[in-house]
Amino acid sequence: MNKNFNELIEKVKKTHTTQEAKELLLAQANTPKIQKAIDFAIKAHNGQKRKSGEDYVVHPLLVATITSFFNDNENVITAAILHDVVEDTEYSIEYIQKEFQEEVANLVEGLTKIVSIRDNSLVPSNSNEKLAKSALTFRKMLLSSIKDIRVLVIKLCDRLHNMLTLEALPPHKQKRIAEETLVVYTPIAHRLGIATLKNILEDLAFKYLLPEEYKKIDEYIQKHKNIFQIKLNEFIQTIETFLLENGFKEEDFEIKSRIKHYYSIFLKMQRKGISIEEVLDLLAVRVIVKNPIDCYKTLGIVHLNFRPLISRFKDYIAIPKENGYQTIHTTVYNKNSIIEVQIRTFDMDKNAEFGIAAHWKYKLNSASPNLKWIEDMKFDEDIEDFYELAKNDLFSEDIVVYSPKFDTFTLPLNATALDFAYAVHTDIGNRAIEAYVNKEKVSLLHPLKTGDIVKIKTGDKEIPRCSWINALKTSKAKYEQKKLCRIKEKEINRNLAIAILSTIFGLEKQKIRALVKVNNLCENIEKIVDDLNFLKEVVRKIYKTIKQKNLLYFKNINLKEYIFGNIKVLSNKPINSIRFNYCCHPKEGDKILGILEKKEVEIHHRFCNNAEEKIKNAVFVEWLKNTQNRFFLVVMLQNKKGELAKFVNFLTKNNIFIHTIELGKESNNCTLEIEFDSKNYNTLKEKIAKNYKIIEFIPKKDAYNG
Ligand SMILES: Nc1nc2c(ncn2[C@@H]2O[C@H](COP(=O)(O)OP(=O)(O)O)[C@@H](OP(=O)(O)OP(=O)(O)O)[C@H]2O)c(=O)[nH]1
Repeated sequence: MNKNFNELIEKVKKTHTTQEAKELLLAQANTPKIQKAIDFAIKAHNGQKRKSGEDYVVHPLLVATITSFFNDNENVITAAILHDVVEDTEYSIEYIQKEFQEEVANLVEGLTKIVSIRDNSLVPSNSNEKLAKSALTFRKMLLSSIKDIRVLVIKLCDRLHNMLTLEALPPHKQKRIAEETLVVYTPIAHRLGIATLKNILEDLAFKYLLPEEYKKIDEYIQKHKNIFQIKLNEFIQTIETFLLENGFKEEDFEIKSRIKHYYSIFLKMQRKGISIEEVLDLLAVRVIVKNPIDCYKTLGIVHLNFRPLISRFKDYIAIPKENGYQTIHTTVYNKNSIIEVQIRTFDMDKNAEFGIAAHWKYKLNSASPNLKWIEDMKFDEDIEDFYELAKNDLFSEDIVVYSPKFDTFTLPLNATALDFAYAVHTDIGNRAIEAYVNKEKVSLLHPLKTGDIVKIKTGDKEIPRCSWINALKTSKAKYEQKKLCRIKEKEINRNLAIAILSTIFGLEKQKIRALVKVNNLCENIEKIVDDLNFLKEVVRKIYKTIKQKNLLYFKNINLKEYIFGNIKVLSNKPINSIRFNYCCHPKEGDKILGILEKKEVEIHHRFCNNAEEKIKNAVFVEWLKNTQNRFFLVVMLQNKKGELAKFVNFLTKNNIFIHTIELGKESNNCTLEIEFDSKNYNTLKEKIAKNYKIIEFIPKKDAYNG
């Protein structure tokens, strides 16, 4: 059995046949149940091939091999072997349950893709089906992991093997999978504390997404590798001497070294706008000792002998990270170099590398990952909102703040005081009226930073703060505020609907309400504020009633549409201009309302308090839809002279505005990835399909989420 992760991955990379994969897995884990699962998987996937041409079953067997490194439970390994069976073969989950029992079946079920989205109330009708399916599958996997977190570990190993074999896919797919890996899977690995998986996944994804940047870092590291190793070795020896001179015995400690992994180097350069030479923790040594007291003793020895950069000191032993990571970080000068020193115990070291998996493997005496983030996710959101919120929650870097009683709260970077209030309790968030940071009164939208002590004052009522939702950072705060705002929005929209009708007919609100009731429109009258056609229909119905009942004498109601810039107004009164009211800063796309003043319409944010006072003169307004949409197209062109020019000519003739164009090569043909703006998706797709082979054609916002 292989105990070194990198060595195991090297073997996985070299394994291509079913027989080799079977042998590698059995060398890692071998029980009758595992043997039975291997034979069954080989039979079930018989005849199926991967894009690389290998037998399909090689993939699940290698996923199981990687999984076995993190969890030696035979049911977990069995589930990894069978993780694609239900999705890709004729065998059902009931069959798996019968043959391999419930625990395995539950794990496999959590890992099985959703193939149909029919009848799913969480999917908006205008959703892109591919995106919705992938988001639903992701949501299902997270839900299963609340019951059994091992689902996520198998999924990460599955993703790792896919990333290791990404070479076989066309470039646009490589990019999409690599981006998804960075956006959702490496953050999950980080939350589970499994740095080994996180780092390898990040570097693989980085290589496919930004090959140029990857190459530059790789060239720099390769060029300096020897000199770095010499510096690290010298430094290790000096520390070793100091430790031995200060009462440590050889068996009391171990010193390792590392060069920072590439994606992390890249992020640091980007975040700080610095060159690779300026990354201070490019080189680090890890001093591993027996117990926490020895960590602090080691720190003392290091600081007494090397000048530390005080601003770079961090004590994650006293305050562990949410993922359970515990280590003291300090950065010191050694001769002409700057080196980071990470000090931790042997248990903390296992925890740092394998996170939650270390707690399965060994009885550890160190912090374990906090898994509250999964439970805090709002699974009843509609699926697009859920995916956005989940990505946001998973991806964020963390800050640590305190309540006045010094309870610690980990929040995403740039979280606001109101996010903190929601982290304490939903009720505190809903009723928050004032915030104090380090005893100073601040706005509830004040961005917090690590170390802040935050106090929230609450009032009696729940307060919807609808225009703040985008400024909040945690999904919990956004979700709870959206809930309050949905109620408030409905109320505002109903009021506005009555006011718009009242302006059109010149009748008091009371009378309009009665007319709405007579026409059985009470239930969804608020919809007219966002639906021009429905408004016109309602006006026709009410007008008819008025005429029929002869309540009043009415001339025709001549509704006219006016366009001013990107705003459309509907009114039966003359209008000369519009004016944006800057009390509430409505931005394009925000919900808005119009107030008619003389012949001018004032545009406000729908939730603006000032507008509420003037609402009796409301008129219907809406943003003109931007009909240009951005698309992502991949087509296959024949590899012959003039073909590219012909295609570009074809696009120009169809009034397409090209943003980016990239060439890839696949066997004898050439693939072309293009990003462009166009007004009409359907006719364009038909036209292209007539002449060219379309590999992918999707709206840009979905391009990397499928
Ligand atoms: N296992 C683990 N290690 C952590 C964690 N947070 C920080 N570290 C270790 O500390 C290094 C520096 O962390 P940073 O977040 O970049 O910076 P910091 O020192 O300012 O906190 C990381 O380097 P790196 O470049 O991110 O990773 P690596 O290349 O050293 O593995 C990693 O070695 C964590 O949650 N888990």
